[in-house]
Amino acid sequence: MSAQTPTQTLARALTAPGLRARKGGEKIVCLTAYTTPMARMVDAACDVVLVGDSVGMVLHGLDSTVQVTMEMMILHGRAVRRGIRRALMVVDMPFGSYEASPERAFDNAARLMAETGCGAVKLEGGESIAPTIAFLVARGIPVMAHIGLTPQSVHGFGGYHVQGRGGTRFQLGRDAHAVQEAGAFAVVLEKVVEPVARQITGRLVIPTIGIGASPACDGQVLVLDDMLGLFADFQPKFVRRFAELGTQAEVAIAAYAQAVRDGSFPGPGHVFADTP
Ligand SMILES: Nc1nc(=O)c2c([nH]1)NC[C@@H]1CN(c3ccc(C(=O)N[C@@H](CCC(=O)O)C(=O)O)cc3)CN21
Ligand SMILES: CC(C)C(=O)C(=O)O
Ligand SMILES: [Mg+2]
Repeated sequence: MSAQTPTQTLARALTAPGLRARKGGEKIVCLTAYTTPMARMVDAACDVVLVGDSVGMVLHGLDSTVQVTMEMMILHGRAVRRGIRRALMVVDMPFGSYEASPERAFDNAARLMAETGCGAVKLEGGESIAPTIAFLVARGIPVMAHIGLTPQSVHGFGGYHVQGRGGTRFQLGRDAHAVQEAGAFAVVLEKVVEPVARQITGRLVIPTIGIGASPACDGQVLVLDDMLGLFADFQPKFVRRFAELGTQAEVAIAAYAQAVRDGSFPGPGHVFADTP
């Protein structure tokens, strides 16, 4: 890998205002990444790299995102930053880091931006968190909103259920408009029924980024490990596996174990003689 000059490192082709301007145009493509090598691969093909708090479930074995900490987001954020040249990097604010007050939210969002070098933060919630979004935006922090199924509220929801059925569609509409009015540059719609996702996308002036929210959205996001077939604990219905890397890894690991046990690895080509 060639060293990057400081200027190249700072140059960011994609910005929050730039993505906002894509409303209704070219699809916004987003995937998560938690490490430098994964970030490099996502950066090469996508517009947005999301350091999702899903990292807690995918890489750390936690059973929800509720236990994810600022320290985890910063550590993974710093790793991801080193792999990005062009994409917009967005870091999830973890549960407990932004709900208590706009001031607390600002301190933590500023810390995420300063310590990871991300270009925006994402936080979960609609109408109720909109004043906090406005507080951050007014102070120079681009915010991606996230409504519908908000996994940090899994204990309040009682599960990862589909959102927007029946009368709840009206609250979802209010949430969408509230985060837009608060100044969010885009909004993630998670596991929202198709007609509601379509209607919200049609009414908002900011892009919607769907995950389980139909192709009507202005963009799409998935957890990278899900679409690569690397995450096996559960699979939401909205995931398409574009590869089966987990199966390939299992096969490779079993082959390695067998080769070590039967003496065929290391072979002649992996051995060092005492003279060069
Ligand atoms: N690997 C991974 N992928 C994700 O999309 C993801 C995470 N982790 N962690 C954080 C949240 C949690 N999310 C989830 C988690 C579970 C379901 C899920 O199991 N859905 C089931 C039905 C569950 C129910 O109705 O109670 C489904 O079939 O879609 C969906 C989204 C999305 N996020
Ligand atoms: C699934 C996306 C939207 C997310 O919030 C995450 O990865 O944490
Ligand atoms: Mg998240």
